[in-house]
Amino acid sequence: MRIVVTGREGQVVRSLAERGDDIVPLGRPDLDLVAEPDVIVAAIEAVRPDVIVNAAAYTAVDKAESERDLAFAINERGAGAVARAANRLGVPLIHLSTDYVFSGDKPEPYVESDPTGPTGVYGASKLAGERAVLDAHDNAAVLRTAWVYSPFGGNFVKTMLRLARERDELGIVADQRGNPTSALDIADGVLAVAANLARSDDPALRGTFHMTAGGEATWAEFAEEIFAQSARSGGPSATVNRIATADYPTPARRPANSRLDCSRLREMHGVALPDWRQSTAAVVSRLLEPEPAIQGR
Ligand SMILES: NC(=O)C1=CN([C@@H]2O[C@H](COP(=O)(O)OP(=O)(O)OC[C@H]3O[C@@H](n4cnc5c(N)ncnc54)[C@H](O)[C@@H]3O)[C@@H](O)[C@H]2O)C=CC1
Repeated sequence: MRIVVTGREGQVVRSLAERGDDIVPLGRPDLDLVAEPDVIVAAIEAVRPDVIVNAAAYTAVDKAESERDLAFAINERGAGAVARAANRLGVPLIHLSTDYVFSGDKPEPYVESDPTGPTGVYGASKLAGERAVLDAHDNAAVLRTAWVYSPFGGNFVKTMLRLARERDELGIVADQRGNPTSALDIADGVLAVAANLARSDDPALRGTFHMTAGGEATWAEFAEEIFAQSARSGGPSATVNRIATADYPTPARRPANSRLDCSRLREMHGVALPDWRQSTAAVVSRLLEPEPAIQGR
């Protein structure tokens, strides 16, 4: 089964690419999501995939506040064009989306049918992308995930380890609650969903699903766990001082609660990602591994 994944350097695309040769990353310059939709469709059709995963996105949450047009061009129109390609080819599409489609006002974890209400441009552009995908193609699963980290790209775990090498104490937000999710686990979940979509036409396997790690944390708890794991392996650690969102102003407002209830994914697809602590340990230990020596001759 040939799975085309949009993007080349992203956390999820690199995690998927590790899984095998039948995963074909398709990113810039061969596929640019701001290109004309017909150009996007042609680039994907040329690879003749059996399944398409749209993992490329504009993901800079704060910068999006001042780059609204670019965020919507990639996350709404680009996603819609990828869905059109899947529709033309008659193949399943898995589209990744975000917890930031929600406002954060609900005290409990969000289910798929809860009303959306993004608090920033990034969330709004991703919500528009979900709609564009589902309007263009019935044979699609939208997977909303959250707080993504991995050995690749830029993410919270890498930032914490870097800062702990520079400072003894860090102020970390303790009043936003969510589900830190490893892109390595997202890759496993995406492949399981892809196999289900390829195997069965059941409409219950299509539509919107929440897919995050088990358990929940604040950013401060996440940081403390990263440092505990790092210290255990002889890596850098720092003292975490709990601060409020109000003390760490950012251009984009983030939801106070963006925990996602993943029951529907478990019931329909039989997929449940591992607990975030276990997966954080795996990523921290990979990041602390010494770089392999370059063998010269
Ligand atoms: N990073 C996070 O914390 C979260 C991410 N998500 C979603 O998960 C998915 C994967 O996210 P990550 O892997 O973390 O993202 P990332 O930021 O690591 O990678 C994004 C990828 O998109 C590509 N890309 C950006 N603009 C493009 C364009 N114009 N044409 C072609 N490719 C382009 C980049 O080159 C990169 O390969 C995205 O849909 C994102 O919205 C959801 C919740 C949280």
